[in-house]
Amino acid sequence: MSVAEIDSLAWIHVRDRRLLSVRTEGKAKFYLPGGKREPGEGDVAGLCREIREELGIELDPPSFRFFAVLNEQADGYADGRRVRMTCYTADHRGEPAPGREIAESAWLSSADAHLCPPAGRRMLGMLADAGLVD
Ligand SMILES: Nc1nc2c([nH]c(=O)n2[C@H]2C[C@H](O)[C@@H](COP(=O)(O)OP(=O)(O)OP(=O)(O)O)O2)c(=O)[nH]1
Repeated sequence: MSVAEIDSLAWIHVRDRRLLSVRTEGKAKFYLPGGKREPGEGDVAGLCREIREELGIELDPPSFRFFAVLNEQADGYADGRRVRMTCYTADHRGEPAPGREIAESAWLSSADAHLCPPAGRRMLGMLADAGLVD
């Protein structure tokens, strides 16, 4: 029996050739910042909300640019569920700082791929292939 795919959004933000990632309280792995949209929420509103909650910063809606769609095995599910993650770049206002449910943020290079579930590993590989992260 197949289970529903998780529909998720991610903000791809590279600085100094490293990718911003977050680790939620109680979780072991580093995630791309973002998460599931709420019912009826569009990509821009959903990702702005998630990034405000996770990193305390405002994304700039007009600057949103589609980057990629990932489809990978989701972290933390024993049923083989997959996550479909629509990824955007966007300008931001403010300095990213871990929000209430975030234990830490980190700037990852491709050498840190083992710290991420498959979607993050895939993204680090894509960015490294494009010459954007170390
Ligand atoms: N945000 C994010 N989620 C990821 C990544 N890799 C991955 O497998 N996932 C999965 C795990 C989460 O179940 C889901 C995203 O949901 P979410 O970030 O809104 O998290 P949530 O707190 O609602 O998750 P959950 O407790 O319901 O599992 O996608 C990633 O890099 N970033």
